Amino acid sequence: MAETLTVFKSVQELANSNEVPEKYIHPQGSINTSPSLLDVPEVDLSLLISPTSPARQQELNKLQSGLKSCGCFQVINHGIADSFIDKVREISKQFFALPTEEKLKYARTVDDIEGYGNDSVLLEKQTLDWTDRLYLNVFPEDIRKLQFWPQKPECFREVFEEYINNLKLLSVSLLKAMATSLNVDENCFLDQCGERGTMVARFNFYPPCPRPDVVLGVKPHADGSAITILLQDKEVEGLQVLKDDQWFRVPAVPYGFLINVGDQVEIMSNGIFKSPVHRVVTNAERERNTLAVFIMPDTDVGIGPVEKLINEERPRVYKNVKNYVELFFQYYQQGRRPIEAAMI
Ligand SMILES: O=C(O)CCC(=O)C(=O)O
Ligand SMILES: [Fe+2]
Repeated sequence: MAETLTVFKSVQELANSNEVPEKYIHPQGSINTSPSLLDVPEVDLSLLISPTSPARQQELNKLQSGLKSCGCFQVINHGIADSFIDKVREISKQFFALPTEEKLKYARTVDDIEGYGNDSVLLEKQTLDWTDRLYLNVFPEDIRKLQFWPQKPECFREVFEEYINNLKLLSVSLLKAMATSLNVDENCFLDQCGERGTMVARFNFYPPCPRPDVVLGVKPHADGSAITILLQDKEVEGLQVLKDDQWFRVPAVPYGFLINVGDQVEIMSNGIFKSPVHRVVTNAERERNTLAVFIMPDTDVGIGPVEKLINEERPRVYKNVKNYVELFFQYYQQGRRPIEAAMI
């Protein structure tokens, strides 16, 4: 049997004992936890997917301008009921509130990311993120490892399954709308994800942290996905996006989803859409719960810029790449931006 995390101490346990080990402290320090608010457009999905709505073009424009300027937008009126979203938040909170020994039944192994755990220590000098996570592969169904799917709270699997089915449909609508907003075939991003495109979910739990000035919930990164669908905490902010070399706070829209471009859609769009660098700050008083769902192209199918988005004015910026995820991890561990590896 694979070795599980034996000397595991969750961030939650550190928080309970008011401990901040050295390896969580960013040497450059002084993190601004409250910069200006980012102006993130709110896009109404019901208008976006209605071909006859006269307001559709306006929503497409908002989506496009969000993805060009800051790499994200909030989607509202998505058809997923508020009461159901509350249930999803509840199963996440209830899971992380279980005793450690119960959560450890779902512990990831040392050499894998799937399951419950915190940052893998890959490099000696690595600064760790102040977060505990539950990482689950969800689509295609045959990649699920049900041994990591919590059985407590009892409704976990049922609620989660309904959620991911909804998000799968949402991801199709979003990828189509994103292509449409650029006047290219609506399937051109979707097709590049392939029939066996994957969907991966990460429940993030950020316990209160005594040192928000020097500790990050998640260090700066851009996502390696095609797109990411983030359900933020209903009340507690924490996500920040880098724009024009400055950090901005992302507002929490209680029942909206934050959609951000990942590196792979930046590549497919030939750099028109931006995969934003983002980070998560910590909070001294309040815990924060989020659920990130990553939509990933099939690693066996290559991706590349859509032909129609390459022209004289906008020459090809990225190469065609295969298995971007592998490349992503190699670069990420060296502290470099993985997307640079795909540049011409
Ligand atoms: O928790 C958040 O607000 C963002 C998390 C994130 O960036 C990620 O999981 O990639
Ligand atoms: Fe992220």
